[in-house]
Amino acid sequence: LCKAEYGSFKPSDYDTILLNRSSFPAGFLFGTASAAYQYEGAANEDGRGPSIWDYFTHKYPGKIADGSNGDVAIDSYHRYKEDVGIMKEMGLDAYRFSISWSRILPKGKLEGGINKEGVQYYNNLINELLAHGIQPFVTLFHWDLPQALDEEYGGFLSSHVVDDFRDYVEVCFKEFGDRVKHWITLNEPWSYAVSGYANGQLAPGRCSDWQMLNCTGGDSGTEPYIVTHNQLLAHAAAVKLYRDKYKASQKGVIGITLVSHWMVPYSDAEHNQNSAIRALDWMLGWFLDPITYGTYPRSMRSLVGKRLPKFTKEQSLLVKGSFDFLGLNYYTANYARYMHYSNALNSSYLTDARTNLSTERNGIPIGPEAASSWLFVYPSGIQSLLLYVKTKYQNPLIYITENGIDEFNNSTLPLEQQLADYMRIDYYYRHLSYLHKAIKDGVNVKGYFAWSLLDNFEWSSGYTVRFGINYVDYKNGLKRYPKQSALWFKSFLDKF
Ligand SMILES: OC[C@@H]1[C@@H](O)[C@H](O)[C@@H](O)c2nnnn21
Repeated sequence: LCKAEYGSFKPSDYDTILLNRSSFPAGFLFGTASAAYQYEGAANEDGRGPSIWDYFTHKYPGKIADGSNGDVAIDSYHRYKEDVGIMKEMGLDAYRFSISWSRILPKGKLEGGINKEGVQYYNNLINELLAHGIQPFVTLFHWDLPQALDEEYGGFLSSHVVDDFRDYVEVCFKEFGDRVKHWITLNEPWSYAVSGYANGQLAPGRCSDWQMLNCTGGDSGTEPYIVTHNQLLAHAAAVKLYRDKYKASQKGVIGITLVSHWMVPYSDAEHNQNSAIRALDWMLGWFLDPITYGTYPRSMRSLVGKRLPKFTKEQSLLVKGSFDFLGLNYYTANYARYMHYSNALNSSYLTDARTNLSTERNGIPIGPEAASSWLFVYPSGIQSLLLYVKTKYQNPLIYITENGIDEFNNSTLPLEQQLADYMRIDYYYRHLSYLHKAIKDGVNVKGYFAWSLLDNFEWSSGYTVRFGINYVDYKNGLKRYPKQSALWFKSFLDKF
């Protein structure tokens, strides 16, 4: 099933006779994923309040590759009916999207008032999906914290966020829980903590001054750990609320989405094998150990020491077991090798693991490179990661909640050429083949969401890269066009 070498695309190589929906267990869900700030636009419409991404992109446009923002994005706020139509045309079963906290609570807090027009938008979207037989998977936090909470108490740097997050998610459970049966509390708390507070690439753009990364302030040796601790406590509070007050009547399930690269030892040397395991602790175990076992990974507790927050006994019991399913985002793999570091003055999450991550070994890339500099194609990594999670974390129920690849935005090329995304068919065919192998190996995966339905605002890359299975014409009214991969997916998903 994975005989094709990357780039040697021939339609027959990926014939959906070989691999298609029926290759997967009955009831296996195929979907696509998105996020509010990357898709909706209408940033200042119908009562929405500003998020830290509105503030970050407008105050620091230099931190975005093309100086752009999500003010309009791809205007899904007004075009959601068309976009649901595209999902239906492709034969998709589910759609993962996030709710903008500041569109529901413009001031971040319940006492600041509920924005009824915001509630109405998500009701319209959910109803449109259900009317077309598409299941909504709703992410409650996809990085767009209300700016008011960052200004009042530093957002996730403060434990105050736990109560405000709980109030926000309760509004969502009340307003949408009769129809939404799959809730995801947080999207990639790793990305939010590391890119927001250890390297400053994402909002709110914090890190230590000594890193000279033009950050807005911060301490990379302590803030990522504080932010993660409060994300886990907020997540656990939301899960407890759902299970105590809503699950019995609404009968849904609630989980969290984590991201991890697969980590390949740079060599067979024992210190590099150990570094690969530590790298998985730092990226995945940081969250999956607490929600599975109630404690941070042993490696982290010993290497980070007093800079790592501690769970009280009560907190540990709240966090342990706080998920009905695990959302897992997989894109790529890294080489991991031992790195000596002893500068106690300049501590950072990024060096605490004593592990150097790279995408090449002896000058040879780990796989073909996509447009984003962090993304190299390594399909077998999805199988390896799933087997690792099954073995180390008690075989949880898993949904792959993101997987995808991007190309550069070459809008000067003829449109037909821009739609010829054969590398994306190659990427999806090979990842789905290895996912299929993992399921045959007994990993409990029940669904797969491709990132992303449409080209969209790619955070610090702005609109310079395209992750969409469907093309968005930024120069012609945001018109949508199917790429070759959309046509391939339609054939792959064809039920009969
Ligand atoms: O970079 C592509 C996508 C982003 O657009 C998503 O918002 C984010 O959840 C993510 N995690 N890993 N890769 N991704």
